[in-house]
Amino acid sequence: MTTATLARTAARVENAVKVYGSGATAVRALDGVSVEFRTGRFTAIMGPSGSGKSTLMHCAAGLDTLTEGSAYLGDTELSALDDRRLTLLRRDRIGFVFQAFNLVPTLTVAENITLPTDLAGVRPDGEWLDALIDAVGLRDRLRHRPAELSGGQQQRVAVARAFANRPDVVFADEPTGNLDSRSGEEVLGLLGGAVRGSARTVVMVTHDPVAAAHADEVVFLADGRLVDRMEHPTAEKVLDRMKAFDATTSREEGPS
Ligand SMILES: Nc1ncnc2c1ncn2[C@@H]1O[C@H](COP(=O)(O)OP(=O)(O)OP(=O)(O)O)[C@@H](O)[C@H]1O
Repeated sequence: MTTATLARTAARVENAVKVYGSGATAVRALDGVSVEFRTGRFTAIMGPSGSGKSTLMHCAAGLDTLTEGSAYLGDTELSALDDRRLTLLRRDRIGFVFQAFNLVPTLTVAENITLPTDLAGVRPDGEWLDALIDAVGLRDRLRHRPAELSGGQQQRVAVARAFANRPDVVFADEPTGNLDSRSGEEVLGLLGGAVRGSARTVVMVTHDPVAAAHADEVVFLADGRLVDRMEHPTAEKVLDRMKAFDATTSREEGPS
């Protein structure tokens, strides 16, 4: 890989293999995946249930370790880091958005948003935070607790928190999975807006072709392998590609 390519790659895995368990019950969740997530892009990871999407995201984000192969954030190889350094790297260079929001219930909206910068002991960039709070539309909710917010509002807090310390990459795992379609669209608009307006990098796992259509590119997994990539996705094109997986699976399984 050339220096120029590395500079444009926010995160990547090379020949990634992940095996859960051992012996007869071993599951090969990733079976030799190489993929790069480009800086300043919104990439969606799609594929049938059990194809390895969450495993890929967790290993690329340093939440889990690969059995074989390498995962890099920029040019930092994650397996070269001890637990402490990996924790610091996740805290300082990665943002996360999860399906279940994962806000701290005892903290206010404002405190949840500044949690990453507070934990890092750095003074938050006031202008950036102000712009984030306006972007997610929560200025009048800053003193509320998560339980006082709708699901969509809670996820917008989680999005602001994920971007608060300007991470190299925000990883989102089914960020719209618990939301109605209008709230989901708002959250996807925020993720896309952060990429296009502020040159951030987002990698999102989703089941939903409409959600994937917000991305610049979709990478498709099947049986733990990277099987396709699609630039400029539309919901229709993604749905058609997913239907092709269903057809392959039914052919392999044969008539019932
Ligand atoms: N902790 C684990 N222990 C054992 N097997 C696991 C574990 N986590 C995932 N798997 C298995 O690894 C494979 C890939 O799982 P993964 O969750 O990455 O798929 P996915 O594409 O995200 O699925 P879904 O769309 O259903 O969320 C599946 O067969 C799953 O059962």
